[in-house]
Amino acid sequence: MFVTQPFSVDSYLMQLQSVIIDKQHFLFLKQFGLQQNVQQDENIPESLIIYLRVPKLDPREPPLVYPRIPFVGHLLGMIQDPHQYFFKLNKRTNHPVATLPILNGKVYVINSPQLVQAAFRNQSLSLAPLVNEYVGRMHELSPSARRSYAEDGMHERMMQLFITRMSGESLKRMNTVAMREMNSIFQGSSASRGQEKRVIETENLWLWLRNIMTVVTTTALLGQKNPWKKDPSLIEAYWSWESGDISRRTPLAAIKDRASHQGQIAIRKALNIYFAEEHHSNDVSQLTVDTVAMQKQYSFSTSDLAAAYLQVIHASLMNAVPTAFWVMAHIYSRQELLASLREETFNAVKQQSLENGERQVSIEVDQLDKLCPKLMSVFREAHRLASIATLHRRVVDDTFLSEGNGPNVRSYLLKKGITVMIPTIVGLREPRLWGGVVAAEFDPERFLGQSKKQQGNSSYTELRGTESISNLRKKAYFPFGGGKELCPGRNFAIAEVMGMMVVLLNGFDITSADGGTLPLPKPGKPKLTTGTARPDQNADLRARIMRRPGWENVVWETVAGPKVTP
Ligand code: HEM
Repeated sequence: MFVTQPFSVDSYLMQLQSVIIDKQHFLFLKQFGLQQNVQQDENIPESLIIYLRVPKLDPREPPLVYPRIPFVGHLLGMIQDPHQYFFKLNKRTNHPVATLPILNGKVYVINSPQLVQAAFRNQSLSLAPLVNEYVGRMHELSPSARRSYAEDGMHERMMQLFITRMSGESLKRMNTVAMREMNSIFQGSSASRGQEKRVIETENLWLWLRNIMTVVTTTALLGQKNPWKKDPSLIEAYWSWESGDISRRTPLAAIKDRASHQGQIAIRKALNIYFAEEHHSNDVSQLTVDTVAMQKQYSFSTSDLAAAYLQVIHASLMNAVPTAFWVMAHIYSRQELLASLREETFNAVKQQSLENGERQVSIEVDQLDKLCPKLMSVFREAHRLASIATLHRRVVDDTFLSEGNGPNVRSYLLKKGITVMIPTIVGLREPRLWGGVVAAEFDPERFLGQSKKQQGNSSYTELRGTESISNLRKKAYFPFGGGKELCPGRNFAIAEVMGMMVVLLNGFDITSADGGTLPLPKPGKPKLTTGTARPDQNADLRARIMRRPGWENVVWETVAGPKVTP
């Protein structure tokens, strides 16, 4: 599972910064599909070949958008501010889809919501070739395991497994395990309950949440014996690894990005030990059990299982944790919103006194979207503002995309072999779609359909044909991707974040370090491969987390599905 960014665009861009195009770089371009038609001639410096080529364009292809600085302008733009670059480019050109020349090659960037949805439906646009190329560079996998992706369609099989195992009863079991783990962290052990320190002072609220969610999520996937529970140093190991350029697999990258490399080694070692043992407890997710069984059929060794599973861990944490952070931060930084959500979520839980004097509070986690519509709207709005994913597909056969039907609707030819980029930010922040200047602002009621601030702009609807603004919004809202690559973990992530928020809102106050309203941090500068914004690490992230009076002796119980014993 190689969520969203299957190849090393970052390292590719980094290399360009030096403007020295060496052999290694030539290979990067090759991976990116940017140097087709270039014959590698040993006698001519590759840099020359690349600079002198301009992409050929069929008139039916999307319009060419030249960068302001020839050849490298688009790349430099992406290096400086990768996500804003697509946003600004769309604002400048208004093309539904554009061809961006980069050195001697090109990529397509899709901007219009209708074309994005057409791209999701189009069978000639696929993520699989990019995944297979990425796996080809995963030297930690044995050659036969790598071949199973390239030759036996392992990516498609894995996606199928995810879709079935992260829905229905197996999803309910995962939700139960996740919430039980979360509850035990928040409520403390029965022996210590009520006597626990009421105030947690943290230097960094992001790290506090990140650490809790890493343990909760890995436990939902791997059960109580999960390595992250046994050895909390693996939490830092994972986040160090993911903060590096994770798709670089060269010895040089290992030296340059030592912490990231060491993190990856530590996790693979721990997962190796985990997979070497047989785990029969029923709190291991069906997803994990079936993934391992399938990969063993393809003769994956324990070390292959560990290397491949790290990608599953990555998929489950990289977006869910920052999304949860923004939901929490938006709520606790607004007193009025906090009060109204407390009321909504209080009405969504059931309470019962226990014989020992404690109070049991139960949450029906898979009903929360219906029981707490305002919290759900906040989740979607926080997600709208935090999502900065750029989705990728490869054109596997020449194909046409069009914004709709009818004689005046233009179709665009997409040529085989070219990489397609679909930035979520363009549709999610489009001012003409989400209410002008308020498009960039947080509106907790935006997805309740009652917000007065949401005037669409008719110039935008005209630009996009005859579709209504509300239809266009639906098409532009795809923070979980779409088509056959639509995130299969989305329902788990939503239940996890919503369940956690119900516990926090009822049971805890979160304030600034001096007890005032929590400040909302600004997002930090993301890497090109980041799918969900993180808070700026220079922001003041200190916070106090306190049990609310009257909620000290609460036992949280989650009703999510069948009972799951560890
Ligand atoms: C708020 C949380 C999450 C967000 C925003 C998110 C977002 C995404 C996006 C944008 C994609 C790419 C879709 C596309 O290319 O069309 C994706 C794929 C995927 N996601 Fe999620 N995701 C989240 C949580 C999760 C969780 C919790 C899991 C697993 C437990 C998960 C597993 C996956 C997998 C397996 C893929 C497919 C990767 C591949 O095709 O190689 N995601 N997700």
